[in-house]
This record gives sequence, C-alpha cells and structure tokens, in this order.
Amino acid sequence: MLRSVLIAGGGTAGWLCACYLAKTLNIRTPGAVRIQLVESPDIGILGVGEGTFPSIRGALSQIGISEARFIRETQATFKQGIRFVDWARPAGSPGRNHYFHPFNLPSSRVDGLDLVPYWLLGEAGEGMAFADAVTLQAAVADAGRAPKRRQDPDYEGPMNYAYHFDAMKVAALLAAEGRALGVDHRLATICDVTLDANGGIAGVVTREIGTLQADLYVDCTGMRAALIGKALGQPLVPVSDVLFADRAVAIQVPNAGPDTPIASHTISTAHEAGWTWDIGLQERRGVGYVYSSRHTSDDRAEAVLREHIGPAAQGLNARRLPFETGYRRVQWQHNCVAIGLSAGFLEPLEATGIGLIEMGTYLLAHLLPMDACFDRAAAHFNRMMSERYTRIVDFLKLHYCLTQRRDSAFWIDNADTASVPPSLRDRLAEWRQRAPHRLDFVTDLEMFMPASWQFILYGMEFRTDLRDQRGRYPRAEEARREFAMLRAVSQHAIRDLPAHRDLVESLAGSRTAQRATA
Ligand SMILES: Cc1cc2nc3c(=O)[nH]c(=O)nc-3n(C[C@H](O)[C@H](O)[C@H](O)COP(=O)(O)OP(=O)(O)OC[C@H]3O[C@@H](n4cnc5c(N)ncnc54)[C@H](O)[C@@H]3O)c2cc1C
Repeated sequence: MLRSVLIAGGGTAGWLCACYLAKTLNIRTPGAVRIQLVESPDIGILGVGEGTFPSIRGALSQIGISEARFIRETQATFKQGIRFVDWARPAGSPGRNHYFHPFNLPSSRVDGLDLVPYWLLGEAGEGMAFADAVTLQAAVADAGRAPKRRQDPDYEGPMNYAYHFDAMKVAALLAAEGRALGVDHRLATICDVTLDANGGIAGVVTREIGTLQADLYVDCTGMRAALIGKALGQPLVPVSDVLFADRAVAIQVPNAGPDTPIASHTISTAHEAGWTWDIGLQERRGVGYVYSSRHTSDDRAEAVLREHIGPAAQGLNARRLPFETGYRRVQWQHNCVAIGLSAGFLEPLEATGIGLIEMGTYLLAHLLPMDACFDRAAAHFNRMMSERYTRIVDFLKLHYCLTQRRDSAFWIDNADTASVPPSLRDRLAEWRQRAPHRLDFVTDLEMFMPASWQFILYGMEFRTDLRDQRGRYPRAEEARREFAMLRAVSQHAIRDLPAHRDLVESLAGSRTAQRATA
C-alpha cells in the first residue's frame, strides 16, 4: 500500500506537486497518504520563471487558490501570448519586424471552414499577418487590453490566457497553501541517499534531522537532481546540438511610474547570439537575455542586455544564470520520480518549464498505483514525458531554423539544416505543400497544439504554396466575410475589455477598482 510520499525540494516544482497531490489524494482524511516536503534551508530556489502557459489556470483552480488572491500575492499580470521581434530578419531591415503567437486558436465560428488555406491564398488581404487575420487576440493585446473583464468567473474569460508573475512569490504562496492543505514541511538538507536491494531509494539522509523514509520519493531538487541524477545515475540527454542557448543574464527593472501601461504579452526580441524576454509585472519588468556561450561571452551578453533596456538599466544588478539544455529519458525509476528542473530543462523561449511541471504532476497524480508497485506506471510516465520533451525541442527549433538572419554565427548555425532534427525537417518538407493539420500531431503528447505551429511557421514567413490547388478551396467568399467579421469583432473586443493595468489593479485591490469594472 502507498502510505507516504516524500517530496525533495521546495521550489515551484516541489510546492506545485505537493499542493496538487495533497488535494487530489485528499490527505486530510483519516488513513490517507502522508506527504512530507523537505527543503534545504541553505540552498535557495532558482526563482526565475515568470512566464506561463494557459494550463496553469487549471492547476491553480484545482488546488483551490482564487484568481484575485493569486494576482494579489504574486505580483501577477495576464499573458495573452508572445510577440516575437526581429526573429525573421535583423533589426532595421525592410519588411515586417514582428509577429504574434497568441493563446487563442484560429477562429472556427463558421461551420467546418478552416481559414488557414484561405489566408495562404491571400483571401485575408495583401500583407495581413496570420495572427491578425485568424484571431482577435493580437489586436486585443496590441491595444493593451486585458483578456477578461472583472465580472468574468475565476480563471475564465473571452480570451485564452496565462500569467506573468514573480516566481519567488509564487513559491511562497504555494508553500503557504501546501501547509494549509496538510503537507508536512521539513527544513533540512539531504546529504546522502541510501538505496534498497532493488536499486530503489531506501531513505534520504539529512544533515539536520536524520534519515527520512517514504514509499515514493519525488525529486524536485532542481538542477542538482540529488535523487534521480546523483543517487540513481539517470543521465541528462543534452540537446545543445539543436538548441544552442545555455546561459541567461537577467535584470529587474522598476516600472517608470504607477500608471505605466503593462504589456499583456511577453516580448521576445532576437539579438546577435540569442534573444531577450521582457515581462511586465505590477511594479517592475523582468528582462533577460538568453544566449549561447559558444557564440558570445558573458560580458558581451550583459552589455547587449543593458543596451536593449537603455538608461533604465543603469545601476541595476544583473544576475547570471548558466543552464544545461536537455532532459532525462527515464524520469521515474523504481520509487523515485523527477519533476521540474531535475527532470530536464529546455530554454525558456515558450515558457515550458512550469507547464512541464504541471504535466508531470498531473500524470503522477493520475497514474499513481496505490499498491506501490510502480514499474508499469513509471514506464507509462517515462514514455509520455520524454515524447513531450522531444516534441518541444522540435517546436522551439522551429522558431530559429526558419530565420532569414545571416548577420551572426548564431543565426547562421541555427539555420543550418544539420542542426534541425530529422523529425522537424520531414514535417517542414510536407508543410511546403499543405498547412499543418491536427493529424500531424498526437495531441496528448504535445504541449503545443497545431495552431501554435501555424502561428510560428507563418509568423516566420514560411511559404506553404497552395496556388496550384486553388480548386480545392471553393469557400473563398465565406472566408473573406469571416476575415472581415473578425476585424470588426476585434474592435468591439477592444472597446469591451478593460485596460490590462486597470484589471490587474482591480483584482489585486491595489488602486482604483472601479476603473476595471466597466
Ligand atoms: C533563465 C531561466 C528562465 C526561465 N524562465 C521560465 C519561464 O519564463 N517560464 C517557465 O515556466 N519556466 C522558466 N524557467 C524554468 C523555471 O525556472 C523552473 O521550471 C522552476 O523554477 C522550477 O524549478 P524547480 O522547482 O525544479 O527547482 P528550484 O527552484 O531550483 O528548487 C530546488 C529546490 O530543491 C531544494 N534542494 C536542492 N538540493 C537539495 C538538497 N540536497 N536537500 C534538500 N533540498 C534541496 C532547494 O532548497 C529548492 O527548494 C526558467 C529557467 C531559467 C534558468
């Protein structure tokens, strides 16, 4: 019988997993599974990770945290997608300099009408960007509007959305919630791990409180991977031949004033050896440069970041963060399962870190064998998680390999087909003649739905040539009407939705609540 779970690590992974398991296993009932979380008082949490994926709403709602509390206690703002700047061509070149990856799917209001081929055939109008043509969300985000109104229920709204937040505050909120749900929180540093006769974990030895034992161990010790890596020897499979970035440098920039508008999307700007994120929170922005140490130096990277931020960066500290890009193919071995950075990390371009934590936690909760015979569940878990990582690698590479930039070795190397996984190369060859389709994907294994692939492909100006197939698409008139309708409806949406800052302040209770209640 499964009687006890020990979670090692108190970062976002540890506490999200603890809260979710506490809730789904209902640990307050007599005879229920006991959950302990042990966290080192000396080793801090990483504390970056400010952008999320819409699935976070489901996780928070399942844990039972109200949306207003979440916004109030974590400095959170709303995220409607990512604006990519200078990815297709270098800054200042003629042509469009940005595109948008929204969370909304392309409109499917007209029965059975797929707008994508009609956009490819030019029916949305000359020069109309893909995301502007097929959803309202790009226009709503560009206009600085929120994705929902004050009166919409928690975690629901007319636009799909996620959040930006202060990662330290999120870990603190989840820790408070976890303790309230009945998780036994221990402060101690694991200095050794003992193994049983089968090669599973027999116990974790701590410096402060002796040995702790459980039926199942969840390794959330971050990049240290103290259990799955160090004790059980599962290797991290590197993907640095595909995704080159291995470092970041970050600066927190205070907002200029209390009325400074807050973007409701992440801004990702390409630079000579990587890209910057720019994330607006309630009182500050988080800005960071993710780069490849094979293509630039740490000092040069910091200089690029400071130049990008401008005078506001003067006198502010920069934090340097090295990381290894890769994942473990075996994330659950015997009675030890890894969740979070201990399982793997892919650069934060599409904010997949916390989404993968949610997925690992969700899978664990639903596969958990109550007879404590873990091998079948472990095999299932490993298959699903490593497939997911593989597909995310392809999706992230898609952002890079379609670039027309040849202004630095970083971009030249990224566009080199030798660095593109064969699985992605094959897909791109097919998509020259037809748009990506739902049937190209096993959606249960994907973090990114077919629409996301379309937003990146066509944002990066990939050409799917349907000109010789025009006869297969006879509904051009209907499609043109729908494109016009979407443009009109987006103007209504901009009028109906509150300004992003107003909604955030109203939910956080920080200032003039009535401004956002319209
Ligand atoms: C530059 C960068 C940007 C990122 N941006 C994003 C983003 O925008 N969106 C996103 O979703 N993700 C992002 N991530 C990933 C995100 O930061 C992580 O997924 C998230 O912070 C989870 O970390 P964690 O809980 O696995 O590990 P950590 O935060 O490192 O926590 C590890 C925990 O383990 C404990 N611990 C370690 N060793 C021991 C030991 N021996 N004994 C006891 N306890 C121990 C520590 O005390 C700590 O509590 C980013 C990562 C990087 C590097």
